Amino acid sequence: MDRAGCIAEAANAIRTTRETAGVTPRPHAAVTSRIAILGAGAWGTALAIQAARAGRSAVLWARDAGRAAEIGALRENRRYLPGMPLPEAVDVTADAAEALHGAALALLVVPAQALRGVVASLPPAPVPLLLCCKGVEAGSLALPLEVLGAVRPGAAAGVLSGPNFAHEVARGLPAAAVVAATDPALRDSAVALLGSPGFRLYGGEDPVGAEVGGAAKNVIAIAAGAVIGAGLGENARAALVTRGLAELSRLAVALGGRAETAAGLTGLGDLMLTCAGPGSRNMSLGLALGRGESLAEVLAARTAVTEGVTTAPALVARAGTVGVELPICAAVADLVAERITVREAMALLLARPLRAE
Ligand SMILES: NC(=O)c1ccc[n+]([C@@H]2O[C@H](COP(=O)([O-])OP(=O)(O)OC[C@H]3O[C@@H](n4cnc5c(N)ncnc54)[C@H](O)[C@@H]3O)[C@@H](O)[C@H]2O)c1
Ligand SMILES: O=P(O)(O)OC[C@H](O)CO
Repeated sequence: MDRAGCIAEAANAIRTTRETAGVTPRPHAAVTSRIAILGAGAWGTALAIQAARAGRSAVLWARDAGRAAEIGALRENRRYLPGMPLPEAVDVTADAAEALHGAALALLVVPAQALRGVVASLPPAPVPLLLCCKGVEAGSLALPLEVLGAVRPGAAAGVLSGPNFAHEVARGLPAAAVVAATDPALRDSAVALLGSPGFRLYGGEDPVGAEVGGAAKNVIAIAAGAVIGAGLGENARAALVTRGLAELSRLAVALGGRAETAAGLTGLGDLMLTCAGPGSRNMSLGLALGRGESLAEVLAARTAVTEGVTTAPALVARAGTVGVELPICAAVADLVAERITVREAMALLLARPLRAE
């Protein structure tokens, strides 16, 4: 079946279920379609659990056969998401072709810097893709959908983004996110396949705005953590987060996105979550840098990805290509490159010329 056929099949299955049940169409009707989740870190594992909760079967792909076997045998991903049992409806494999076979939807849930390699290694399969990473690729300065477009031109794809800590979604705590795609059929089928009452998915028409929000909030969270870690106060954090929101909004618009997306779940919503406290890996890295720890020390002590570190310089460089200045993100890029201290960064930001908000 081709890509359009896959999307149509998912949409038909949903419609048929609703019609036979004699109910008004609802977004969370039961369909036993399969979802492939490519990437077995914290977020991939949480999304596999969510897929099962939404009534789907799920296949979680890990690149390492030993790791896949361990997760499958323990029914738990102890390395990335400990304490969260995998439901029966979740299978685990190290074979991407097996994961994609017959899937109605595939979620790509690897770090932004690994996306290109993973996409290139996938067998051709007519399965719509949702990109779930939040970052900008170093070197190419590409956003995730641009990376996909370069490797698999014409692939049907959208973005899943929003304020979502993996462990909370895995526990079934209430959360909301956005499926942003230009193709309404893909958007609607992805929302229906993955959403549930506790994981409320909104359809979005601005994938660029969603991608910029997801990437930039990781960088701004490092700044927020750094000012708190350095003892510069809550006022400074609020100012940075708000001005950071202005930065991401400007960049989204310059790249073809919409300003209003910045005020939604993928912008302001994710900033509120990620800049709030040490539950965020990016914020906690900022806290440590603010307290005077070195980047190498902090990164050596964690296995999980901290996207803002690689994304900060790439985001600033990408903004430069469209003539947009991102002073806070640039300060973070200098901070993670250890060219500047937190106090020096703050002094530079405060010394910028005053202008209208
Ligand atoms: N953890 C969250 O709460 C959360 C929520 C929303 C979005 N995200 C985003 O999702 C993406 C993944 O985050 P995560 O939390 O799952 O990260 P993680 O560090 O928990 O796991 C990363 C996973 O990617 C795998 N991986 C790394 N390089 C790979 C490669 N070259 N090929 C194949 N697999 C590779 C790792 O083995 C691991 O399984 C990030 O962009 C992150 O910003 C995370
Ligand atoms: O822990 P962080 O900073 O990578 O953030 C995780 C999610 O992106 C929050 O939405």
